[in-house]
Amino acid sequence: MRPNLIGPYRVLETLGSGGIGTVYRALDARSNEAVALKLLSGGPAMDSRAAKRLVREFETLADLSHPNVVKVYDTGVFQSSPYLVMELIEGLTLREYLSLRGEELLSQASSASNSKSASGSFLRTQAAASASASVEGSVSRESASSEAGGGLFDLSAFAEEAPSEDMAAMRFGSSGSAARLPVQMEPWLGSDSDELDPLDFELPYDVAGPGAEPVKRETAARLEELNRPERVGRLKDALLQICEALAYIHAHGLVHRDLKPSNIMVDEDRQVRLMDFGLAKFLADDAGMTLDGRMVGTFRYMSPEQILGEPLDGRSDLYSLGVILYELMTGRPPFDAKSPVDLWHKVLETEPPPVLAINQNGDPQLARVAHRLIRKEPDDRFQTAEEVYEALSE
Ligand SMILES: Nc1ncnc2c1ncn2[C@@H]1O[C@H](COP(=O)(O)OP(=O)(O)OP(=O)(O)O)[C@@H](O)[C@H]1O
Repeated sequence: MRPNLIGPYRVLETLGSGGIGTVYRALDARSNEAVALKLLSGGPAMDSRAAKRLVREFETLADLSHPNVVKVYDTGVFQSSPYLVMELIEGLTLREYLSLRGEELLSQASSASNSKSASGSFLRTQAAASASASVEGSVSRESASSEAGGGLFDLSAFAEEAPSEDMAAMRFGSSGSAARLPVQMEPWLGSDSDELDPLDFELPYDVAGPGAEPVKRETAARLEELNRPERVGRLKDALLQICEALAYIHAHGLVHRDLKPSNIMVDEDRQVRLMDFGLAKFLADDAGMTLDGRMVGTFRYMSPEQILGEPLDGRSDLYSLGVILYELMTGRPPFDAKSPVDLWHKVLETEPPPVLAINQNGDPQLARVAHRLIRKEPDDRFQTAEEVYEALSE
């Protein structure tokens, strides 16, 4: 049940739940400021000493300040569960943001203009559901699970691009993926709520070469959508901002450890915010490698060294960034697997199909960056987020 009051914060609504807790929209009763409050839960009951220790560790996050890193304002303990109070981001996850297109925004704007709320904004949940369902080919769990009447988010802020001419041809029809139900997450996959729908990929396999993963064919319409210049432009811009955020947290001795599309939000000013950095380490240190029986972090984006439980540095986050980029360029993860063991084997032993073998017209520069990021040996990757930034700016 949703609590009404957590410390001095009045809980207004649930923004969503992830692997390690629930995020609420809340109001700071002292300042009347809206905040996002993440209450950790789902793990083994924590004694209050352990919760307080965790909260002290979280406090170090409050010292960080960067335009691309979500600001942590406060920490506390509620009924033996630690919580974090953060800047409330009125925005979309990276995947939702890339899915938006000018035409959709304009139609949203006209259909919503009559039913606009008093504040003149559209519901974020509407935007998220529309974006996820109509373009990226899956209904994300977070948009599906968001409560109706969720946060306010002004879509018109993204509506500056001209609509694409041949929208009708590129839309997925009722037999397409938009009509499909969301895929239930397997617990071992972690908690990324931007899970792709494997049913999207139906055509036969090709084999790229010995030892390589088979290449599945994509529909022309889907590839065209992934390569839409406006989308690729947004992707590059967002990647540059993510690099800035990573350079900052790495310079502060932190490793994100759970970088994934749902931990990257984009606000109305197209400003990217990285969330949940460092939490995985604090949880791993305090609760062992598991919380609620799961490994902390999302398997799909984990670097080989993270899977092996080796010491990590910023290059592990760069690997995760590479997986994200690969997915956003091809519409699928580099390694398809049916079990954690299968996934780990593939991450450690096999090479993913080349991005350009799946998406022939993909941006070659981005494809090069993706492949260098997902090299198995950290020494073979870009060594710093700054290097990635430079490669993207060439
Ligand atoms: N600071 C914030 N402002 C606005 N929305 C937020 C904020 N932090 C999280 N959210 C939203 O709350 C939801 C749940 O977030 P949460 O971080 O718990 O889930 P997750 O990222 O899917 O999983 P995990 O806990 O494994 O990181 C997501 O939809 C996210 O977009």
